[in-house]
Amino acid sequence: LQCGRYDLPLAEDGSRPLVMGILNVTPDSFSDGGRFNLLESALGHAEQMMSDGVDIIDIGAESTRPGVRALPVEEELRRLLPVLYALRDCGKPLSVDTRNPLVMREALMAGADMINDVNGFRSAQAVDAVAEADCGLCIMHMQNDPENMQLAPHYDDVIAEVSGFLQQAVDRLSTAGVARARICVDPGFGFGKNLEHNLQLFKNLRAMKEALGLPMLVGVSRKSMIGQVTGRPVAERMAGSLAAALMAADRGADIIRVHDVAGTVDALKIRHALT
Ligand SMILES: Nc1nc2[nH]c(S[C@@H](C(=O)O)c3ccccc3)nc2c(=O)[nH]1
Repeated sequence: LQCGRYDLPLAEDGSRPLVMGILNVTPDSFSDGGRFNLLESALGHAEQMMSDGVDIIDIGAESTRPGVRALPVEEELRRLLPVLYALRDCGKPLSVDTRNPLVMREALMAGADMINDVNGFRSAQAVDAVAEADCGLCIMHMQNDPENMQLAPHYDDVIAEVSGFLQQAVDRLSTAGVARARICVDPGFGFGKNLEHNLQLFKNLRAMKEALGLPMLVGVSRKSMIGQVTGRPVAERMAGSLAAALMAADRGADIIRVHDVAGTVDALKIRHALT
């Protein structure tokens, strides 16, 4: 996957997925208890992830918690840019998790290698922001917006509708001149989906990946679907998340987005040794 200065090795058969570590620089990110809202703690977390074997670091300053209004762009930039500048030569590709086209442009100027748009590049300004760059892109499906997506998610055919959206987004980016080698896709677990939808999407990951013919990024770490199945609160969802990471790898996931880097790296090493 071409990500700016980096060309990430994706195992053709998805046999060894890359581990994307989540770096929340948000005071209210539900799973970090907001402890990473300071630059130095964010850098400490990034350093820990790098020594744990992370492949990509995903930096997000806006919490997309259901029901939360969008963050003012100045605030998002104030949180994001210092971390980006401090990590730009860390030796690992940096992904930025943002929906805002202006933030995308600033992040790319500050050295971001990948743009992770949970809005799936639905805005033309977002497409424009990345069209002339050489950064990697993750197109994620979200039904509606964070403010309302979990009120009453409904699909006639969740697999077809999510895949259809991703295909259309890829087509729009291709039309804008974005090379396919820069693109990966993501069903967006928990973004306008109920448990049934999430489970169905997970079980169909390989079919969707093959239909779209693109690398697949999967993010289920500590999410409510893990909590609903295990009955565990956020802080106790690591075991469930590791299990889901292994299952995603078995279904050909190319990149797995996680909070628990060390645990996921170990679990994937064991999977590889035992396959
Ligand atoms: N590509 C891609 N980007 C992502 N960003 C996120 S934020 C999410 C979380 O639980 O991390 C979240 C949701 C709500 C509040 C806080 C955090 N999830 C994904 C994903 O599944 N795929």
